[in-house]
Amino acid sequence: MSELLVSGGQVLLPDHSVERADVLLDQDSGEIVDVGDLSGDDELDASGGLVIPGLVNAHTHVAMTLLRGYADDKPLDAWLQEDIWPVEAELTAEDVRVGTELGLIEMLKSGTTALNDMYFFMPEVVETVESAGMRARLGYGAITVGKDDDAAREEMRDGLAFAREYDGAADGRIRTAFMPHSLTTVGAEYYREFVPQAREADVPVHLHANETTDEVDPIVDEHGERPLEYAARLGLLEPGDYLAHGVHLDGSEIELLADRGTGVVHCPASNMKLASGMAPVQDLLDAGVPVGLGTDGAASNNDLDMFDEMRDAAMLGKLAADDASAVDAESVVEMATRGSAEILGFDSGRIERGANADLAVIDLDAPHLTPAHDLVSHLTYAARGSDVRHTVCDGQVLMRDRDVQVFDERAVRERASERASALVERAE
Ligand SMILES: N[C@@H](CCSC[C@H]1O[C@@H](n2cnc3c(=O)[nH]cnc32)[C@H](O)[C@@H]1O)C(=O)O
Ligand SMILES: [Zn+2]
Repeated sequence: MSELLVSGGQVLLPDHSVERADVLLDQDSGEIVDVGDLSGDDELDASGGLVIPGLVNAHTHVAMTLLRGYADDKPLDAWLQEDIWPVEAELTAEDVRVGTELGLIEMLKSGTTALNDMYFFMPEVVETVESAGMRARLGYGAITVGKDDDAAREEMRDGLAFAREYDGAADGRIRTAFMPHSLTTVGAEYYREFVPQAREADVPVHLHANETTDEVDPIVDEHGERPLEYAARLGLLEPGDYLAHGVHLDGSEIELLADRGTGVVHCPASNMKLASGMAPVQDLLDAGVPVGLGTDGAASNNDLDMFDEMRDAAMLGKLAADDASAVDAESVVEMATRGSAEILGFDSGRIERGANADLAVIDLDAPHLTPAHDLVSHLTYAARGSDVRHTVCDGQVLMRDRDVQVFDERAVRERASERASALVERAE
């Protein structure tokens, strides 16, 4: 058995206590073997550091890194229709590959080991995630508005075919989901036809829901019911399904989510930047709804750093609840680790024997992390992605001493800049 000892650091345990301990990883099974005072041959130095579970970005569109800073300061609908969709129409498979490489490098450099991606050219994303050594739940984002019936059904079939073909790829590090884009961009008839097929294929359904009032109001007007009641009628919201955003939810919808065990991925930065609104995160937690955390795409954030997202979640959660004790540091760390991992169906997000060997080592040796009254507080409020020293997924070291082992960072950055310029030129 090939083993790796993450040695000399402090460790964040599942109960949020911090202890001095080593972590022994089995690189063959990809699991954590033991946590304690241990020894081993191959060592990864965590001295002066804090070992945390790898962060899990449960909702993003990774290759949108190519559109970072391309269109800012607009609300969702205008941003998508006037800026993003016209450029996305010009995307090639190679663009998505390079944009995904760039995004995964950014994630590894900020301690993220697992993600959810909804985008185009997903077979390229599968290959890229596989070479990165990361873990992911992937799906083709299907949209039917503006398409004729044949094109719309083909879009849904493509999404389903992708989910069927690639579930379990990369030795199980890659899982899939059926990903209709949202309740307003996919027609009811297509949900009725294709959701049962996703159930048959045994893949969960992931979609954007209740993100803006512009999206909620037309559903209420047209169907005389809340969007999530409408969704439930279409066969959505089964256990294992998960929504992105859930900003505008009423009490009955929160109850519905709790009853059904449907998860919500909170994306605070995107919700603030697009002025979509404030998700009722503390209410969701109180109701027992599974809550995870995601950055959304880099064009509405504008980075993929989950430390930023944790801080934003805490800040926005307090404002939304008008209560400084709401969405506290522990809840946020839980959301970014085990909460997101459970929503994506991975046994990651906890440093404990038997769990996936997915972790990050944070350097504590920095002025902004001094003094060390409370390291959970630091993770939520003070640490940054650039504090991550090493990133490990499935027992493999993917970033060592800030050097990404799995890609040539400089070459990817150059190619991504070239591709992004050419893409935007084609669209304009
Ligand atoms: N096959 C679809 C593409 C869907 S991928 C997922 C889509 O979600 C878009 N997106 C990114 N962020 C958000 C958001 O916050 N809300 C809704 N859509 C978003 C993203 O730009 C991309 O177009 C098509 O034919 O257009
Ligand atoms: Zn999104």
